[in-house]
Amino acid sequence: MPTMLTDVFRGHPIHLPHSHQPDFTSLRELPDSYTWTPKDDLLFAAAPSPPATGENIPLIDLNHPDAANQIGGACRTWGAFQIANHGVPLELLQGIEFLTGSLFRLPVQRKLKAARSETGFSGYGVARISSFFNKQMWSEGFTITGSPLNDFRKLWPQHHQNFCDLVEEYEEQMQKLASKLMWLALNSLGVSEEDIEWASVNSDLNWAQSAFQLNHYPVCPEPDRAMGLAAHTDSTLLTILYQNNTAGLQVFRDDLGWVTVPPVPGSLVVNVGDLFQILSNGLFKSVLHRARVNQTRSRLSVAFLWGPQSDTKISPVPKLVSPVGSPLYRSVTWTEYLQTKATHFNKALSMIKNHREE
Ligand SMILES: O=C(O)CCC(=O)C(=O)O
Ligand SMILES: [Fe+2]
Repeated sequence: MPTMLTDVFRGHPIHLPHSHQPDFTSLRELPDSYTWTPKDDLLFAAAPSPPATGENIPLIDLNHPDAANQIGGACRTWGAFQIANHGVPLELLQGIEFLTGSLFRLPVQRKLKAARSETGFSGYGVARISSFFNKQMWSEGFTITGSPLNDFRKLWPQHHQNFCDLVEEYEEQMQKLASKLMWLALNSLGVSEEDIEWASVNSDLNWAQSAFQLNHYPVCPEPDRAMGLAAHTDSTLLTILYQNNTAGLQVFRDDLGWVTVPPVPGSLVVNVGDLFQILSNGLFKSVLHRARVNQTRSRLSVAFLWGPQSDTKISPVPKLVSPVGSPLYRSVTWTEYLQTKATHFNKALSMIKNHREE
């Protein structure tokens, strides 16, 4: 039995008592513990992209004949893109948004019945990355791995079955879509199935595993001084994000600063994760991103976190390593990488970099 994602976090507990989770609706002022300054996050004050540049992550129509190249280009330059015509029914996206809204609207005491334990992975709580920062984030989250039945039963003792079915259906759709996107991006680099034996298109996807992270960013009295979710990269191969119609997600580019990703109804945001950067030998960039908050509208997002089985060795595809060079990264399993990330956070990728001999 391979190690599951859930096992990794037993060794890396989050020591944040749930009493830290405030009832956001009752706060009229930003408490000190939620007030961010540049010294709390070096990138907090990094310049926002000047609106005049108009540059943003591309919106790619998956039915377009050139979609693979467009995706490949976006993975190289941005590490992120939006997709339209992705085949996931609009009613399913609306259903997931309704579920997420219903969950976070529950009274705090009810949500805490499904609180994530200190060493756990699933359930209600603060952002997992909170332990790397001195300040609290203006958000609440709920993580789902495997069946949500046990947790959903605690939240909705009577009516949880429809929501469980919805999660199952969404997961199925997301898994198919994630695999399709990965192969489109890899095909654009001339990489095909024969080049990666563990990830066959025709398999029933049992080489992959996933989790959902539901996020809620409540209305905030002082959004400019608060942080919804601090800058991070995802430890996945790919993340597919659904956001409601309130802006807040920002991606970072060295040459542009923070760029806000506008919500496009019915579309999905795709992030390149750290493992895809490794697999592509650094050609694709795992995108640094964060979520800001808002004074008038709350925001919801649902991140589908997707990667390989925990014990699969991920290493740069040999075809993408120059004949005279060595791979940019050494090989790691998802479990090993998550352990590195849990200790070194945003420096994890550089920890597994091969140092080239000059
Ligand atoms: O809420 C968002 O837009 C970003 C969420 C995110 O980055 C995450 O859950 O990893
Ligand atoms: Fe993320």
